[in-house]
Amino acid sequence: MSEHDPSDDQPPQRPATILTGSLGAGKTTLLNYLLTETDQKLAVVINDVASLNIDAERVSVQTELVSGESTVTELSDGCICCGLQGVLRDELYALAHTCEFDHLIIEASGISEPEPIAGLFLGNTTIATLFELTNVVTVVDAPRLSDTFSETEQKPQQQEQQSGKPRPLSNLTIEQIECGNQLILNKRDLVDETTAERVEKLCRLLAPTAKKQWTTYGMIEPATVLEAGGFDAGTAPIQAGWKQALARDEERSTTDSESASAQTSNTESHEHSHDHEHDHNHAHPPEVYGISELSYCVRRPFYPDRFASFLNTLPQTIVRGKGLVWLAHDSETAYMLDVVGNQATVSETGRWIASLPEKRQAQYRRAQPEIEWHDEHGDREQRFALLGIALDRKPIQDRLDACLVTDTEWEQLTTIDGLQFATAKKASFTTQDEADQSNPY
Ligand SMILES: Nc1nc2c(ncn2[C@@H]2O[C@H](COP(=O)(O)OP(=O)(O)OP(=O)(O)O)[C@@H](O)[C@H]2O)c(=O)[nH]1
Repeated sequence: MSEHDPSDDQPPQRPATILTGSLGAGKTTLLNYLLTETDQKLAVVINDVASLNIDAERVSVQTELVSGESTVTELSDGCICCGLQGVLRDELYALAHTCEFDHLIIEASGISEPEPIAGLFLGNTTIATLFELTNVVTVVDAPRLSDTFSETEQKPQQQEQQSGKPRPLSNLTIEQIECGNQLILNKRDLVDETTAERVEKLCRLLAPTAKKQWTTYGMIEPATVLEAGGFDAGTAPIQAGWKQALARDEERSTTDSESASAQTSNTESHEHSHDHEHDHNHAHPPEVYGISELSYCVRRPFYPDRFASFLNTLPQTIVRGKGLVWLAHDSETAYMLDVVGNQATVSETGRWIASLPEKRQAQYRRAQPEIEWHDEHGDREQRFALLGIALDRKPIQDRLDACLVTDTEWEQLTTIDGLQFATAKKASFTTQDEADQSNPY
């Protein structure tokens, strides 16, 4: 490592990779393998939420043994996706200005969310001028991923998350997979052929466009990780399987409405034609792999208790689900549904724009013209996707429809602003203590 003269011009923009994945998936093992195999000089930042950064120590030892060329920085006692973001920013700035290296690798802790870390490198930020984020690499613990889903298939349905309790770790694992443009399916030695196929299927479902590669002890050609691998800030926010499912649904709705001559829409329910039996005769791309999806987009609220019962008896075929939920007892709050296997959480995610004062509504709508607006309900709607392997869509749709408020119940509702629902109790499955008061988009 040679020192950089501070009087030099702006340092060159260097490539950066974020290494993410669940606790114990094999991130440090992979990193050590890269250090031994690559000819490039790496700058490595390792984050451990504990005060003792064991991973950094292991990598430091390896670095000294291998080349003595790379530099390892530890960020301990906090998480770089939240509390230590500022520290990470400072560290990256200092690295860029004082060290010689070819490529930056950030090993996030197993409990970090990758999106906020990736966000540091995007937009018009100083860090974005110093580094180009080329890859978000997610190391997948193959046996554990498979177990997570087979366990959830056998266990009785779990109660939804209670207020104040942390989110299940499996949700984070799934988000890490959804964020990666490259998935390293690790611990191949620990899974048989059938499990390997199952893991591939799950990963295709969660991250359809990500590149996937099997490894044992992270042994992989370094170029696979270090060369520009196609992280695309433009598509990253929509690459998760559930987001693609919703996008496909929107596309189909547009095509339907374009081809169906002057058909008027049913304004209250089923506006987005979730009842797609007519166009489900052909295979959508995910179905080629045995993956099926159900997008549920309806302009009518759920009766909270019935929806809670649905979530407590989720079909075992559902692997993932996410999106916005409208609950009848609360006209102000948009809820986020998050399903991983049979664990479902419903948490407050922000205010419906339609519940804000008119002036603020207008501001939001100007800023986000893509939000579909209903004359009566504004942006309130159900808009979520469920993904699974061999999903039997029709019974699930029917069960979801049965959770919607009936016409009679609908009539009992007072005016939509200040909506009161006579008998529905406050849903017991709201999860976050402090709801984000911003809008949910
Ligand atoms: N059998 C097997 N074990 C592996 C493999 N890759 C890693 N391991 C082991 O899994 C354990 C965890 O590996 P790490 O590299 O520390 O995982 P990590 O993702 O950095 O873990 P955290 O920092 O705790 O999140 C170690 O005991 C590794 O030796 C593999 O492919 N097969």
